[in-house]
Amino acid sequence: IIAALGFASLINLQPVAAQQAPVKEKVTLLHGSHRTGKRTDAAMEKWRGHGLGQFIHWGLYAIPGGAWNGKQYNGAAEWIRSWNGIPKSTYDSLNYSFNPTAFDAKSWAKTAKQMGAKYVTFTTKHHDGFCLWPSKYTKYTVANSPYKKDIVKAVVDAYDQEGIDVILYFSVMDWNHPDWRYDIKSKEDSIAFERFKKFTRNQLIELLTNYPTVKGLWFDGTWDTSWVKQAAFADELETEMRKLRPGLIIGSRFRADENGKRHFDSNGVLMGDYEQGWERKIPSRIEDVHGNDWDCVMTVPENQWGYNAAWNGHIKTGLELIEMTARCVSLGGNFVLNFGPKGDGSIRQEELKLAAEIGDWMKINQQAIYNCGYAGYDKQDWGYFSKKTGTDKIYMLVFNVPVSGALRIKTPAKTVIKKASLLADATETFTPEQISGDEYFLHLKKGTHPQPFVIVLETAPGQQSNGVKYEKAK
Ligand SMILES: C[C@@H]1O/C(=N\OC(=O)Nc2ccccc2)[C@@H](O)[C@H](O)[C@@H]1O
Repeated sequence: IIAALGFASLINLQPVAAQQAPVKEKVTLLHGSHRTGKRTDAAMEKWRGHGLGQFIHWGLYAIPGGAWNGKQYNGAAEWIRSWNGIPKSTYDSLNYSFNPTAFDAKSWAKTAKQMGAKYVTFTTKHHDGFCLWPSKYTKYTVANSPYKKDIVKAVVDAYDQEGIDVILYFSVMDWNHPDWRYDIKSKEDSIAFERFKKFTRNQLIELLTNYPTVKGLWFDGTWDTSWVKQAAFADELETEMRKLRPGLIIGSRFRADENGKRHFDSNGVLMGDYEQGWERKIPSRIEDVHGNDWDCVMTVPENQWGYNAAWNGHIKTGLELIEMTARCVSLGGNFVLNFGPKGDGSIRQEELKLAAEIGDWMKINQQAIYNCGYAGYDKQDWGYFSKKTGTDKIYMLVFNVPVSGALRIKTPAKTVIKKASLLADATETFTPEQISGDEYFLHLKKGTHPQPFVIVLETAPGQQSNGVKYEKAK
């Protein structure tokens, strides 16, 4: 018996169910997520439908543009203050050289409009602490620069004018503020950081009060221990901001729970309204987004947010960025492309060219992007599916035409394809060839699509496919 028991203990006799990862006991949290599942209010539905956004990183770091005293730095140029290239006091005095004579918020907003961006995320204050609005709570602002004027207001007004929603980027970490701490290790640190917390709250209430039309805040610089320890304070502040601005959209990067968990609380529930972890990376499968809203923020070079005069390495092409947009929308997220204006306020030619290329494609195919999300169709090699929210309209965003010219579709069970036509020209229709119960080929005419294109499927769920037979291409 002992031998048998011994043997038995070697193989896992547990029923399969017990072999799953043990379900973690839910822990009681005061400062974890206060909501499960997606927000369903109108403000969030609108954000969810944007599909394509613009990020703008602009500030004092655009003056050195990644170089100083003839030396080029390879890191992300907005971090130049943190390297030893520029004495910190020299960097901190750059506000006295900030006079962007080519700054024209209206032209920025027009570029965004032409690109097809539905929202912009704009840096009010990056890690260096320089405020692009005349904050009452610090001298380190645009008011104390030769330029003087309120840049945040100019941007908010110009983008509002173009009907593009504005979300304000705000870095909690503030290298300029004397009370900023990376961690709290002493009584003195604690006293200083209490002052810093008040300062941070004051600036955020100031931003939401000065610019009441903004739709959200994109927080950053919240990873250091000092802030991660402020679960209660940050939770209270988030509640206060939401009360001040009902409908305000705040992502998962703002605050940690009382166990220091960020983005997802100790029970694995998303903090905030959408996941902000997709920075310069895109989920590959729907399972990766855990049923949450999310945005992907992306740089044109490998990793440059603020202006860097010398773009090195791979510079993404318009086609790559269009495909990234399609991929994000097909997985229910938004794609937010970064622009880094120069120190004089002008946008570099490479970025203007990309905005135009993306915009040209969006003019023809925007129906497959705006107010679209995950379609629930099996991913195919030729590209991506998206679904118009609240309808049975399916889009096929085709980037990789197979040599066979046959686009495979596997519909969810009991779905019939009533019509298939080119989005750009509805008179170009396709007769699906059924290859099995719920699999079809759409046969393309040879060599007819030099650019990525979209096919619209009118579907009727609830009926078994009627097995439309393939007719020889005309
Ligand atoms: C959008 C970017 O956001 C940042 N940092 O993001 C992160 O720290 N991302 C991050 C960190 C840890 C894990 C995953 C993403 C900033 O430092 C950078 O200058 C830029 O503003």
